[in-house]
Amino acid sequence: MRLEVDITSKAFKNAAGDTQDVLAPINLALVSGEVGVLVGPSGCGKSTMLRIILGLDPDFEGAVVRPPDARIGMVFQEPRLLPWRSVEQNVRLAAPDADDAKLAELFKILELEAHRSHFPGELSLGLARRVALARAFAVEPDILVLDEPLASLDDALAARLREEIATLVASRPVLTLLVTHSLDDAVRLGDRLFFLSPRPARILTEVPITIPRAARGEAEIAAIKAGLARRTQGERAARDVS
Ligand SMILES: Nc1ncnc2c1ncn2[C@@H]1O[C@H](COP(=O)(O)OP(=O)(O)OP(=O)(O)O)[C@@H](O)[C@H]1O
Repeated sequence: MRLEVDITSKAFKNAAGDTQDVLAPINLALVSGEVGVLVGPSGCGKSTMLRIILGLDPDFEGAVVRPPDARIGMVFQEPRLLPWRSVEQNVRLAAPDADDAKLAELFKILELEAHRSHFPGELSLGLARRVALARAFAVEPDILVLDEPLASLDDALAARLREEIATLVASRPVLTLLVTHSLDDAVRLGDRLFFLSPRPARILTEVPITIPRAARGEAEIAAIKAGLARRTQGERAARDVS
């Protein structure tokens, strides 16, 4: 499984008919098992890029190549659950073929066992995001798209959910694309980081992380961050003299 993104441009027209460039040329490739992370300033075009990659927006210049039969799981900042269905029904509706054992395992990893019969209105944001993750994983996705899944959660909750995402991603061969504003999340979860410019977004730097996720303790995380800081400073200096 391989995803190749070769977007040459994307623009929106506003009501007055003016064109606004949102994406500059973007080139990236990911393979199954990898977590690619898009890190960029607010409004630079990350969600637009995800919509194009998912095939939800065909109005762009360029090409996105992914297997046509790839199963896709998505989790957005807004969990988008059906309010009149229970937690379990929300997951089962998305994945009618998922067997009971598989669902039980998912609910266990995501600490949702006690909430199966609850309704979305009864859930905190952290729990609702877990349900959205369970729903995305229940379809056994080939491609998983996570658009800021840890935003607006307190640090402890975000850390727990991040661990759970890492466990899920390790549990099957899935190609993951994560959008985040958090360098910490990027370094803890990602295998390949793409730092984006302000709008129109282009890739400023692509950074592979070679230490396997499971082997990244606090010392390794600190070393990766220090390496990134050195790299950014070097690139800034190079830009300043050119
Ligand atoms: N359907 C649309 N019509 C017109 N402009 C749009 C549309 N969707 C997005 N935009 C504009 O495109 C730009 C990029 O938006 P996008 O949501 O992709 O950014 P983002 O990087 O995901 O932002 P954030 O980090 O804040 O979620 C913004 O200026 C936005 O106003």
